[in-house]
Amino acid sequence: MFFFAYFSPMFRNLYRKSFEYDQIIKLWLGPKLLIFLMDPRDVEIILSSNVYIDKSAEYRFFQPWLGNGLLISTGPKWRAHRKLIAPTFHLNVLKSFIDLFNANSRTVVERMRKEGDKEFDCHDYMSECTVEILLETAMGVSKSTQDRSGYEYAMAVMKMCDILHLRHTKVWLRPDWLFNLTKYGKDQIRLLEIIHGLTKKVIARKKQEYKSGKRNILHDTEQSSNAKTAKVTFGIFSRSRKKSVIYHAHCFQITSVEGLSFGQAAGLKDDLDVDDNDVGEKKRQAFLDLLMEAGQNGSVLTDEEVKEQVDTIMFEGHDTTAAASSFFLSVMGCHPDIQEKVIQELDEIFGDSDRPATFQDTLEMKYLERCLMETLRMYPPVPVIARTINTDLKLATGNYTIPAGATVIVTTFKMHRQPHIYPNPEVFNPDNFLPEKTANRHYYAFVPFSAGPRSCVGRKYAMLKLKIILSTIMRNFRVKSDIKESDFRLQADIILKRAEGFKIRLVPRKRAATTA
Ligand code: HEM
Repeated sequence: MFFFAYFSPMFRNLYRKSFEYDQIIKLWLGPKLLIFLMDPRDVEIILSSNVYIDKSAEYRFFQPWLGNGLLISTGPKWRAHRKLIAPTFHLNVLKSFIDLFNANSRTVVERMRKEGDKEFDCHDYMSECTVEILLETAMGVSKSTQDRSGYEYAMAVMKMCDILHLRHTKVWLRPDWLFNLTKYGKDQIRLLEIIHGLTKKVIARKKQEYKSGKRNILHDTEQSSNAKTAKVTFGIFSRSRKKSVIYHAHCFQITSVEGLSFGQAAGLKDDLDVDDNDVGEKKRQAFLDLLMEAGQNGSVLTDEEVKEQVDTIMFEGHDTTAAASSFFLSVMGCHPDIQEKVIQELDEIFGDSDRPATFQDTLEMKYLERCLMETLRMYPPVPVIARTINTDLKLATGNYTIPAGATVIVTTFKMHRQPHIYPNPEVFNPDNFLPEKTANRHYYAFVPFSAGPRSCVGRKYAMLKLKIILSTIMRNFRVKSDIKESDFRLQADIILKRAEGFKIRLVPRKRAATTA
């Protein structure tokens, strides 16, 4: 995930050069062998594996911040914690968050309305909004007890990412003893105080609630009936296993199910894809509630482990989504014709009503979803994924074996822009995600959330939340951009961003905010 940073100064050259190759790049950095993969058949081998799950050494810079949380841990600890945490992001749990997604989306609409017709950076708004949503949903901290610490937290995270980026790019900042002596080392201590300050506060409050006997029970509202409707309407999976023209033996043709892909290529399944009804009443707890229970008397999780997981979810859950939503808005501003289609679809769903979005509505936002997937294709918030290989790895695309000890980098950004996979890859085209297009593509040709056993645990949460935030914004504003998409300056450090900031302007479509 953090490898782009490595190459930042030489990134442009390397990226340009990489188009001379469309499968594998091998690079020696001193004694270190790096292998870049960009063919879906090879990517499948690594991402679908239960063996090659170890993160690369560079993730260690995150340890003071995220400890040994889900993103970094490995082996039995990772397996046990993943099994514990994944059910807290299943669809039935997420559906109970819809009211909170709506309420926070309306809040951000009203905040952004104050910008008038000025150009501004929407990322700050998206960042604060996603932190507040995480606090209210996964962490179960009610709005009434929140202060501006969400904003402070988001800003501290941004600065921490800058420091980590520097540690990846400046060799002399890599050894801890030297780093600790620098200004950046001191800044890191201060920033971690803010970041951990928030997570400690959240945990302490939850513990207090637990002591006083308060438990959060998640309620199904419209959801169970909608789940049934969704099954009737969209229950048309065709699992005919035909050979694909391009990817022989590796690709099965599958009719994609619009509205239910949750950012995943059609046909890919992981531990989040249980049937809605598989998640029984007992397991239906939000993330921190479940952790609290598991942490009782340190039986399943120690206090330190609870803190590591809270820090991990707070980071992974906010910066990625803030980047995705900011790219989406930026791109809408650059393509008025596409934006009009999104607006038309929303008008068809909501008419003149200011009512909040329901789960069923999100399933009907098919064109918006295609635009979101296309945004994640062209601007994957996590542009690369890195693994350390502990046993030799035989690739699918040729007679190559990667030796144990090498670092393998899945170059999601590059793979998503391969012309033989996506014709005209530099052009934003939501039709790339029409069912007939996805049906003929290799599953692993679209992996913004990674895939397989270590795929993003928040994938469905992210897609549902993004659809509600973005549809609420587009129901209230038209987005304009004074900068052309081809002039976006991409900065690929920890999370992919626009170096110049996510500059947009908003033109109100309605005067007042939507009502609850
Ligand atoms: C658009 C939004 C998001 C994108 C693009 C994204 C992408 C990713 C990717 C690519 C990975 C694999 C990283 C790697 O192997 O290095 C990952 C892992 C992870 N993500 Fe996300 N993510 C998003 C949102 C979220 C949200 C909302 C949450 C939680 C609320 C979350 C929690 C996690 C966690 C805990 C992991 C580690 C999983 C494991 O190793 O078992 N992510 N994400």
